[in-house]
Amino acid sequence: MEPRIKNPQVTSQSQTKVPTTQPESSSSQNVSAEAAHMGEFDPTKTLNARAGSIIDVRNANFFYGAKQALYDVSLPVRERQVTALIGPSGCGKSTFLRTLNRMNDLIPGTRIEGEALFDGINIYDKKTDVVLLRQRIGMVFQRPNPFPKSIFENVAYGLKVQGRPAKEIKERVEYSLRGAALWDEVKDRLNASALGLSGGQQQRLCIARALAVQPEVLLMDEPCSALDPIATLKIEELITDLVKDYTIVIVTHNMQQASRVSHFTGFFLSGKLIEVSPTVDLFERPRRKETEDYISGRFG
Ligand SMILES: Nc1ncnc2c1ncn2[C@@H]1O[C@H](COP(=O)(O)OP(=O)(O)OP(=O)(O)O)[C@@H](O)[C@H]1O
Repeated sequence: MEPRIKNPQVTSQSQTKVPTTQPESSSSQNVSAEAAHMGEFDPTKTLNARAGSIIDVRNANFFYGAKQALYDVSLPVRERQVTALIGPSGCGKSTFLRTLNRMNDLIPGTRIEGEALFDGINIYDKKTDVVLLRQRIGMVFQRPNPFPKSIFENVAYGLKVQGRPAKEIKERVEYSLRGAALWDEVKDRLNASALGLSGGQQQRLCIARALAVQPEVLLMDEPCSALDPIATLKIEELITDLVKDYTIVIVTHNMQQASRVSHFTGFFLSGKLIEVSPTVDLFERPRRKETEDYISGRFG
């Protein structure tokens, strides 16, 4: 599948009720004001409550050594929808996200039980090819982490590792940079160092790098937490555009962000998935008291 090559579109004003009782940081207030000004994406318009699951996690338990961090988590990741993971610090959001492409394998002494089905394979199975898995399920981290190389080389990196021909690499670098809404800003300086880009541009470069190897799923671990409000808005717009072609799972501390960009939201507490629902339902009609307490700012 080719990454989309147009610029991100924004649609009409959101009707999603954004939680207001949780104290907002001034930066997220700025984002809301900016988003309202630009015409906010409305995930309720593209919610597909019947979308099939591209990944189906069943009864996952995860351990750091003797410490259990996830308890019996079952969660479907719906295809071409944005699933947000929210919850207080330390509740296991990032741990869960990293189980989806086995990034936790890189941490010594970790162990996982249960199953996560992805295209007929169990992600957790020891025999699963993790290199291939991570190509198909790409990841973007909290802090932009470009390589100390040129903009072009950053995006081309995975393709070179795959031994793709030079012509294909050149084309795919452009597609990926367009897909990440960065092309127009960098097309005249592809050989300049990626480290010279702004934080927001670096994060979009990291998204382009992930897109270059044609993943089906993108995992984003608080991708805006190091960015200013305007750069955050650009990433949010980008997410709403990318989801037309990719499945996205995003960890966020920011409930307003979950409301703005996601179709489904999972609420974690103390390593347990308390509730997963269409985002609008989770915020307006939470099924569990713990969820209601959290979204109304009673804890966390
Ligand atoms: N490398 C690690 N080794 C041991 N314990 C860890 C490690 N990483 C996370 N944990 C523990 O696992 C639990 C879940 O952490 P995790 O980072 O997944 O939570 P989180 O919800 O993403 O938190 P935050 O919102 O603060 O990023 C916490 O108790 C944390 O201390």
